Amino acid sequence: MDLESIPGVGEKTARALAELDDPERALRAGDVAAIAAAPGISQGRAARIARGAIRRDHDDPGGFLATDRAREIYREVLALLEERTVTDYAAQRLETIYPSPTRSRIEEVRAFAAEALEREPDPAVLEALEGLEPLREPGDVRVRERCLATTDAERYSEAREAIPELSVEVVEDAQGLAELARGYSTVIALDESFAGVTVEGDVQVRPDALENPAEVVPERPLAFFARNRDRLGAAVAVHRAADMDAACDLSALENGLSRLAEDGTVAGDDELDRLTTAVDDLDAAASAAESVANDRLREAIREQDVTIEGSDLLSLVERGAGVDSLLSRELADEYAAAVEAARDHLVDALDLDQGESEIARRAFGDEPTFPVERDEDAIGRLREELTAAKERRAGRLKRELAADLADQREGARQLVRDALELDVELAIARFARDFGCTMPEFVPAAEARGTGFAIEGGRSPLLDEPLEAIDPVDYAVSGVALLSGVNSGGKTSTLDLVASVVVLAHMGLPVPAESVRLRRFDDLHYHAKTQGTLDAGAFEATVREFADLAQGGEGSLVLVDELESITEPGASAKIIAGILEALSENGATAVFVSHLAGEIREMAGFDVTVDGIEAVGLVDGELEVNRSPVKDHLARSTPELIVEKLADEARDEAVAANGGAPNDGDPEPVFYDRLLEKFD
Ligand SMILES: Nc1ncnc2c1ncn2[C@@H]1O[C@H](COP(=O)(O)OP(=O)(O)OP(=O)(O)O)[C@@H](O)[C@H]1O
Repeated sequence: MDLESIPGVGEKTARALAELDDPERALRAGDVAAIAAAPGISQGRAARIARGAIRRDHDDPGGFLATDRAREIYREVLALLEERTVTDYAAQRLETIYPSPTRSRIEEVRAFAAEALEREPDPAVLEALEGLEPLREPGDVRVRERCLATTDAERYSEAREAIPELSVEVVEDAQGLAELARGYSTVIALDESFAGVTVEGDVQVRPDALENPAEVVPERPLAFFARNRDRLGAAVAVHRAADMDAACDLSALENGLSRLAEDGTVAGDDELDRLTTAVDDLDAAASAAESVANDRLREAIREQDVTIEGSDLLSLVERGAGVDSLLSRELADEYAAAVEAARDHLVDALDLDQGESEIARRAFGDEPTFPVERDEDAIGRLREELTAAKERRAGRLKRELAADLADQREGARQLVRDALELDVELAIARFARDFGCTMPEFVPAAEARGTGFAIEGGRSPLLDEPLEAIDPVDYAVSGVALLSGVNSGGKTSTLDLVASVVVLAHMGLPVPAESVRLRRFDDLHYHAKTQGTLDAGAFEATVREFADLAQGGEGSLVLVDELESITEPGASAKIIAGILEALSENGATAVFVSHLAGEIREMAGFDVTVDGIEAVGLVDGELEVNRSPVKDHLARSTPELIVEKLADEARDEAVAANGGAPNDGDPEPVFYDRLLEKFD
């Protein structure tokens, strides 16, 4: 794959990406975490690179979000989706889903989203996801008790390259091997020529060692599982909780992991534990055994009346004999019993097997001495024997476990990926539930011209209200429309709703409405309300911007909120009318929210649709609003409604004052009626 062909990826970034294990997979899967593992690539940049790769694969020209407000809407709906993820991975992965004008890309995400909507966001699954994280690569492994040996300089370099976990030593001959065997628990000779040589210690001749590194250093495959033990365990838990099809045998993986300690050693083997404890406790047990013998002997001596004939005493003294001889002569049985107790103690305390016991027993000789002392040579031999047995067993167990787990490695990787991906799917499922979403329907390309959007029962996800408090909105526009309406009637919220629906639909995701039908747009231009009148410079820049926009093509959706505030009302109406004419001629879809809809309609050189968000009345001084814009209807303004209300009230009062008869001459209702006429 030519990494530099990804938009935004230059030579340096391509080089960094090439260092990844499988850059193509990471890019294809939008695996932001894996991409960010490349040197010097931040999470944000990784998401941009992933989006670039997707754009390249789909021939997507990009630029769907054409204005700041459009980009803001995207970030806001994306944040709502990200809030619903459990893992950081899923949040980053969602960043690769962006609104695209390209059919194949939209279809791709729609297929994924359709599956996501089938998911059940079970609290047990969400809890299991808490412990999940992407896998880590194991750090460097060093094994100190094993080494490789060769006589050949070339093999030496090969070995260092192939098995960096072990030291590689150059030897001259079998003598050299023997020396190495004294320093290492195991020596692996790489040369065929050593076959058949016998040297003391664990020396194995394995000319094929470099081809089977996992057998020589089972620590290597085990390090992957040990480093990721908890993460793999979490992925297993997620699969179980969600009852998902698993990429590997969950019980076998769990079993393997349960035999592995976090430091890569084998756990849960009684014999290995016995040997490890025996090596660790050897010195302490030998001292305790000495004490056992000496205590017994001291006791025996204390209780013994030693009778010795004078001639014997004389001969003992003349021979310079010490108390040892006396012991052997007078307390032979007691001495033997004390030594036997010491030996038994050593064997029992260390839980030694028969062969080991034989060596251990030699630690206390038959020759009487007082105090009784261990024979350091025998203890040394016992230590060597136990250590070698321990290493042999640990090595064998590691090899067995590595062999058991080796086949699980790819499956285990997939297991974690699938579990992480589930989090992405669940976030989409939860978003869809929380905002009452459905999948939108795109009209076929042949029908796109002349079609805009039609939303039924839409609820803007950007409103700061609980779903139940939001009135569903129906709104459909094809071509160009002005949207009028009472203050605070929900005009801006309607534009936000349209923008959110269109952005989510082009992301390939479900939209917050009962049903939505729309065409595929090339870009979205959303201009938020300008705060206050612009000065001459800013006004000029804005008009320039709209000159560009007026060139906007047939596939554009243009949403503009109260553009009139940029300058004085009369001029605004003229400018807006001009923009609308151009957009209409180009075949764009547009909604312009304006309080000057009537004036603009009069200025426009075509019959522009004016829709209206109507107040149905005033209830306790509050406007009651029908949030769904009424098609082809210029909404009455709030002042008009208020004057109407005052007129009604004044008329009622005048009638009451006239004893219930109409009073057409009362000046107050007459004034209000005059005002009302002006609004017509
Ligand atoms: N569909 C809806 N359901 C419930 N409340 C809504 C809805 N739409 C808008 N509102 C409420 O009305 C308030 C005003 O809405 P919005 O700002 O969209 O009105 P507007 O017509 O653009 O106002 P203005 O004329 O002042 O620009 C919102 O903050 C929200 O609380």
